Amino acid sequence: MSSTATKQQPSGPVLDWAAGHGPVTGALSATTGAFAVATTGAATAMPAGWALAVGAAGALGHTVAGLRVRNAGRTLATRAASWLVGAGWTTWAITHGPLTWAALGSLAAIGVGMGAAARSVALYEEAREEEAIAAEERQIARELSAERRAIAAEWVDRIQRVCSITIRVVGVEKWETGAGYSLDAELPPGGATWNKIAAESARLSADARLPHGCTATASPGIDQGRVIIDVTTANVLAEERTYPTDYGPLSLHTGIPWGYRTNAEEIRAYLREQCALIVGPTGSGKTNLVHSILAGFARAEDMLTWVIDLNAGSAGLPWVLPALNGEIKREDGQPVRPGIDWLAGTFDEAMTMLDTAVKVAKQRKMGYQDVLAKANTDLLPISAKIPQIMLVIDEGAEILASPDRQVRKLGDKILEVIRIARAMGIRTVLTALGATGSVLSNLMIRREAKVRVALTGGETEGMDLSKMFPGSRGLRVDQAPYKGAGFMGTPESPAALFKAWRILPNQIREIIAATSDRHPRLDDISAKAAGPAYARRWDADRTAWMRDRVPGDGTADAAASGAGLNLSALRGERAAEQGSPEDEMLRRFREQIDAQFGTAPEPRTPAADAPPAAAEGLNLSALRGEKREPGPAWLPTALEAIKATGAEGMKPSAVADLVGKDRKTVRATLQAAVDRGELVYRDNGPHSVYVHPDHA
Ligand SMILES: Nc1ncnc2c1ncn2[C@@H]1O[C@H](COP(=O)(O)OP(=O)(O)OP(=O)(O)O)[C@@H](O)[C@H]1O
Repeated sequence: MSSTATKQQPSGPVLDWAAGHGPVTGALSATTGAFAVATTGAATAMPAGWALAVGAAGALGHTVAGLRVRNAGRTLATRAASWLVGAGWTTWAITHGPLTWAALGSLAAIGVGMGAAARSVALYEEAREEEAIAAEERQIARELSAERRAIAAEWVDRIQRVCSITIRVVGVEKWETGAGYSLDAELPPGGATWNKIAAESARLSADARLPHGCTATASPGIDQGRVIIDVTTANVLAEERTYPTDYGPLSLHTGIPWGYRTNAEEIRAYLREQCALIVGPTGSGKTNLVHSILAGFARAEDMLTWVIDLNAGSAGLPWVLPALNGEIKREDGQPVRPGIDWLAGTFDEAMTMLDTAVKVAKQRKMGYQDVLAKANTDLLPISAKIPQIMLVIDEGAEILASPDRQVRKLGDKILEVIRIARAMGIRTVLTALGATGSVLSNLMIRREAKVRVALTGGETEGMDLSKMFPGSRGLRVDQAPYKGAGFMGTPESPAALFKAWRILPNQIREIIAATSDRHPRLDDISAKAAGPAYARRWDADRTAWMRDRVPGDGTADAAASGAGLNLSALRGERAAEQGSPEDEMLRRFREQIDAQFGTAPEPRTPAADAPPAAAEGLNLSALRGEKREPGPAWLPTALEAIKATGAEGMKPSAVADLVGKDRKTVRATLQAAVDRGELVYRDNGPHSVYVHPDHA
């Protein structure tokens, strides 16, 4: 009955025999085990020598196992002793009877003793393990600091040998990128300066037998008596690194990364007040760098990029065409905005853009007086609400240095923007094939454009680094014989080796898509000053020069023919031609841009009040759902401009200059507007002008 009860109601502690033993359970297990063996042995008259033999075997087995796991001698001895003492007691108890007070008492004492010994052994093992880890760490640290000490000693000798200066190295930091290390050193008393070491960069690099492309460059330390020497030991410039795929938001104020240094760290350009100058001969990777720069500008939330590229717009087209062709769509199927805000590929468009920039700068100066006063600054606070305009002018230096009178006009405008617009948030990035001598002789460029890049790409001819980076010595063209590599210097970061990331067309498309919702909108004050010239920058006739570039698109073809639209004819231009798919695409593009993003207020349509002239058919405004309006697409721009001049009016030649058309066409169109009552012609011989009826 009792056995049944025991089975049904198990009691007492549940022991997990699979678990390892601690000091208490180990001792308990050993003593209860010994007691069980002794009582059973005594009852069955087991020969006492067996217990001793088992104990000896246990002691030996544990010692061997302990040696395998490298237990301390003390641990091995304690465990072996426990087995032998247990076995000795069992042998004695089998002979003399385990159920005596003497046997039970001594067993209890042995149990407590074993527990205490095991506890102390466990603690000892733990401490031993910790000590071993600490010793290993100390060893690593010793080796590291030995390496650092060796580096320090080596450079103290080298600088003594090459520069005759005895420095004291106070710290050596190995770079996480693994590409080199930096030394922080104290200059000796007696007035030695860091420049003296900086000037010997090339000799120091040679003395240190650094691989090609690696340098030892000195820069100022924490005070004027200290110097930092950066030593590159691996040549990251030789590798091709693609533009980082994190297209996250950037800001003008946090700087825009343009590439990376020899220590593999990125270098940023801070362009709130600075303009930039990039020099690179053909094939040096200049176009690629411009794309990397445009990528950074596109990612910024407070920048609008206007690009001038008279070389068929090749620098800007990859940032416009994928959006223009509808190759990229947002996730919700909506069209995307181009990666740049304006692209000028012709002389006229470039002139319009520069005129607009000047107007914006002047208007901002007047319109934001209160903002400046409130912020107690003369620098317009740039933000997503009032964005900075970055004018990127490919081969701009060649424009400045051009002997052609017309082109010089553009150059003068560029200089005007640089001169007047710093405080008002318009800065330029000029590139140059090599005409640096004439460009850098211009004091204003020297003063305003201190963010500078010289791409060498292995080209040694015509590279005058001392002109680009005055005061920086020891820079040699042959240090960067790779495409996309060269030197970059900014007011924050002295001129040193640098390389641009490689950026491929698919990345440009990805960035256009990723940043489409991020681009700011031109602030109202600026947009008002910019007027129709800006608002209509994507108009078909303004972007016509891109047409040849637009590849045939089946959908557009179908759409155009299906809708039967003939925009050119409807605008009164090329009346005999059939509407081309490109026209249709451009129209849709313009519509989408306007409808989706409203980058600028729509210029008021002067003809809006006039009765719809149904006979003339459609034009762009009509296609945007507004009232029909006769005349070519540039007419509203002209009407707006004429109205803006008030009673003074505008000469036909001025209108022709504004809209980029020949005078004959302009006269005919304006006369038609007069006939419709939209304008008044004030005949005054050579001073004849067109006036808006409101001011006539
Ligand atoms: N950062 C870079 N990393 C690796 N390779 C590059 C890099 N930049 C340019 N290249 C290589 O150099 C070639 C020329 O580059 P890119 O077209 O940008 O030069 P460029 O100076 O603008 O020449 P061009 O004036 O003839 O167009 C590229 O096709 C590419 O193979």
